[in-house]
Amino acid sequence: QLSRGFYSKTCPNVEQIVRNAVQKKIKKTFVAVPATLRLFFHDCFVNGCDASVMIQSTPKNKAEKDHPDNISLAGDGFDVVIQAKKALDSNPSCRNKVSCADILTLATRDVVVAAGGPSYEVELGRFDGLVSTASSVEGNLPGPSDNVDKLNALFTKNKLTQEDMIALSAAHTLGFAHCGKVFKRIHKFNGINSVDPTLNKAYAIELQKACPKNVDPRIAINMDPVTPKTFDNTYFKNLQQGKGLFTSDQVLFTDGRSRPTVNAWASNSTAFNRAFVIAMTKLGRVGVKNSSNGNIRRDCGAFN
Ligand code: HEM
Ligand SMILES: [Ca+2]
Ligand SMILES: [Ca+2]
Repeated sequence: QLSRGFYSKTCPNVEQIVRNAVQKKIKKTFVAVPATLRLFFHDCFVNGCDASVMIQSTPKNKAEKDHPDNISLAGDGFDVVIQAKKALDSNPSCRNKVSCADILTLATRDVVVAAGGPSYEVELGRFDGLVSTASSVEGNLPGPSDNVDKLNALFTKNKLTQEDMIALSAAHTLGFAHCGKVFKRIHKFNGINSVDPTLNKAYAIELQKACPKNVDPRIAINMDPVTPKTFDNTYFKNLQQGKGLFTSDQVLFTDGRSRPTVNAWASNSTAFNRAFVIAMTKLGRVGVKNSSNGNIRRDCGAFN
């Protein structure tokens, strides 16, 4: 049972302490902002929002974070949670009282706000999960080539609507992707076209320059070519112009079922922000654990 005041007796300053730690971290490394947002998504979609994604592998257990779909999660997102946990633990009343899952949820809200996105109240009371296996990731996270049917299926499984899916996809208004993820769209799309015809022509050339055929696949590019460091509705304006980086982004505009929503939010950032807050709150409720199937981890990277 989630509630806003879950820690009001045990750690009344939890929000302040987490926010200060997050701000300190992102002042040094902005990449922690998109890294944290993506980490939260990948946590909630596999075994619910329970910090299972943070568990380190051991000789006996290959954990979620070492599945191919999670390998590119940036270390700075994990570090945001670790630093916030450290700050909480240095406060005698908060020590080992706040779950890693709740720290990640709060930190995610704080990075969105820091990048210019909407603020919102965070529900608390998630417990940390007791299992994390690489095999449980398989098939639960969307891929960059997915179409609207596939995206809807994955989000529906987590009780999220198509609107929620579109709002959450706008997280790609921030952050980076590796060239390997767009290679096909710009170099060998199919037998007829080497470039995806739904891709803006000038943007395709820009991408080909940033990601030439023999580029090191570890090179990263901005996902939002216009405002990469601001959380805004430019993501939707980009889609209208064929500047969605992944197929999974661009299909939201090419598919007639999702296009009206893209158009509405491209021209109304207030409506988008409202939908994003609703969707993030619902995402934060996915598969939440309680004291009987979870606990409060002492180290976010290891089971107690
Ligand atoms: C809808 C289906 C989605 C697909 C197919 C998808 C796929 C991807 C891929 C392939 C990357 C690039 C990874 C890399 O090359 O390193 C990425 C990055 C990212 N994704 Fe998604 N994603 C989706 C939804 C989401 C959602 C719902 C969120 C958060 C609410 C999110 C947040 C991010 C962020 C912030 C980044 C940048 C990470 C960074 O800069 O470190 N994505 N996503
Ligand atoms: Ca999880
Ligand atoms: Ca942006």
